[in-house]
Amino acid sequence: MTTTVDVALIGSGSGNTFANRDFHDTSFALFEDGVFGGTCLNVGCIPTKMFVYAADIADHVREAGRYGVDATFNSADWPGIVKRVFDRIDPLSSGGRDYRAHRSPNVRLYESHVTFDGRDGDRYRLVTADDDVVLADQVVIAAGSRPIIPDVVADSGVRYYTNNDVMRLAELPARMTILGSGFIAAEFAHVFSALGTDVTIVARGPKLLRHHDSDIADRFTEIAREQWTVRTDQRTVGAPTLDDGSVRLDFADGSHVDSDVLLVATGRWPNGDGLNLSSIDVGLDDAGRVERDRFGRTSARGVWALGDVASEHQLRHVANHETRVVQENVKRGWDATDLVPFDHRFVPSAVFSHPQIATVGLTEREAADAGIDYAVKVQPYSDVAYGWAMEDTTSFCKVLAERATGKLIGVHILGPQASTLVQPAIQAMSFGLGVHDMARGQYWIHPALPEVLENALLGLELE
Ligand SMILES: Cc1cc2nc3c(=O)[nH]c(=O)nc-3n(C[C@H](O)[C@H](O)[C@H](O)COP(=O)(O)OP(=O)(O)OC[C@H]3O[C@@H](n4cnc5c(N)ncnc54)[C@H](O)[C@@H]3O)c2cc1C
Ligand SMILES: NC(=O)c1ccc[n+]([C@@H]2O[C@H](COP(=O)([O-])OP(=O)(O)OC[C@H]3O[C@@H](n4cnc5c(N)ncnc54)[C@H](O)[C@@H]3O)[C@@H](O)[C@H]2O)c1
Repeated sequence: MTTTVDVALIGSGSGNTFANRDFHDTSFALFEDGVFGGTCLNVGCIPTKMFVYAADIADHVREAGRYGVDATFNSADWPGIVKRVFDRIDPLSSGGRDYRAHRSPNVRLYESHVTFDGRDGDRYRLVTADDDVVLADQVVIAAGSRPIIPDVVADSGVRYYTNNDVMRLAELPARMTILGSGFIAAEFAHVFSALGTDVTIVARGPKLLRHHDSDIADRFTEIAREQWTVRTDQRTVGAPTLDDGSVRLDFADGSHVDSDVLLVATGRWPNGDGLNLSSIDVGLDDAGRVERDRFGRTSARGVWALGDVASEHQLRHVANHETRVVQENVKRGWDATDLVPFDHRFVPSAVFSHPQIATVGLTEREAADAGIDYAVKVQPYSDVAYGWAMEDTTSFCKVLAERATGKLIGVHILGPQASTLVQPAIQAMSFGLGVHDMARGQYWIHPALPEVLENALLGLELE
């Protein structure tokens, strides 16, 4: 059956939020070949942080003795935690699906894989795996990304897990190997270890989170070694399944690690390669991202791209920002002279591990490579009163500012509440507030933890 719409939306993550009330006069086709609601809701940000919260509580209990509180961590009710998390998530997904399927008069939902099939006159022709055909004046590609599985694992036939299914394990595994050393590896290592699994994390390079500022990556790797078995500089050459059902990773140096569950967390690949984009002459870059300009326009007139499928930042808040920008640009029109550009100047991120990490702006290496004359200050939590209360010995806030302008250019925090502490820095950088004004132009609540950021700013030698 062929249907004609104003706008086709590929993907029900950001694609679903695109079709908001501002577009009640626009007819949409919304395509989703997986679970309704996309990565963040179903298998990403939201459920992971619900597990992280439980893991944080378990760690608090373990650490209670340091504060003179007598408590013992006995065990975690893994099936109970899984149920609690997905009893909240699954109804959100199915409720969103029902809303689009039955109560959105201007949106038609296609629960099927869709690809481009060139053009039909001025419209784009989209064909689903169920043989539905949609002709659309404009298309928003918001098809997201998927886990990358290294060949050595994929070709071995071994049972492996990804973020898509590891949160639904029936039982907490006794031993888990995590292949990869980025965001997902760091967060799941915390979750499973804190709840009772013996975790081994395998990195190709010399440290974990190696794209972070090196002081952060070094400290994180140091603390990780105290909690998990950390194997750095390991090249995986085999992944056999053993007779007892456990999984082995063989390394190039002749060593190996065995576990009950293998979790692969080695990056995510954009889904643009599944869209037959060559039929509309839209290209992918070397990292597999849909090519587009800073307004979200691809090389095919009327076809826009946003979120993980096209962005160098695979983050929900970036996908949200890009959705708002493309919504505005669709309203203004393809050829408008006042199109809104994406603002990727100060994209923050947080790793919800143990410890937590938050970052915005340049790392020290990036600042040096850019030839910027900068001042840097590393402020330990243990220098402020709240850090004393926490008996903290490892956490810190690192700030970088440009001497010429007195502006912050990078902030990196490792320690409790990092993802909250960083927000004033994001605000200052986004609105161009100078370090001096930020530090002295406002009150900082005493003796709250943000004093660590205040002191870091005051410690910058800008003159
Ligand atoms: C484990 C994990 C934890 C994360 N935690 C965080 C976090 O704490 N904070 C944060 O900011 N970000 C986090 N992220 C990243 C965040 O989830 C993504 O950046 C965000 O979800 C991207 O949204 P999107 O709309 O671009 O894509 P998605 O939400 O992935 O939506 C794309 C949808 O398109 C569908 N699709 C793809 N191709 C087709 C096709 N051809 N036909 C039909 N449907 C198709 C897919 O099934 C998918 O549902 C996390 C990611 C993971 C994996
Ligand atoms: N809290 C958050 O905001 C959050 C949480 C999870 C994921 N995410 C997003 O999702 C993206 C994907 O997460 P991720 O952790 O999969 O990717 P990542 O890019 O953060 O890390 C992937 C890691 O895997 C390593 N790697 C790649 N191939 C390997 C191989 N063959 N063997 C061993 N190691 C290998 C890389 O060196 C890298 O360290 C992140 O970059 C992030 O943007 C965000």
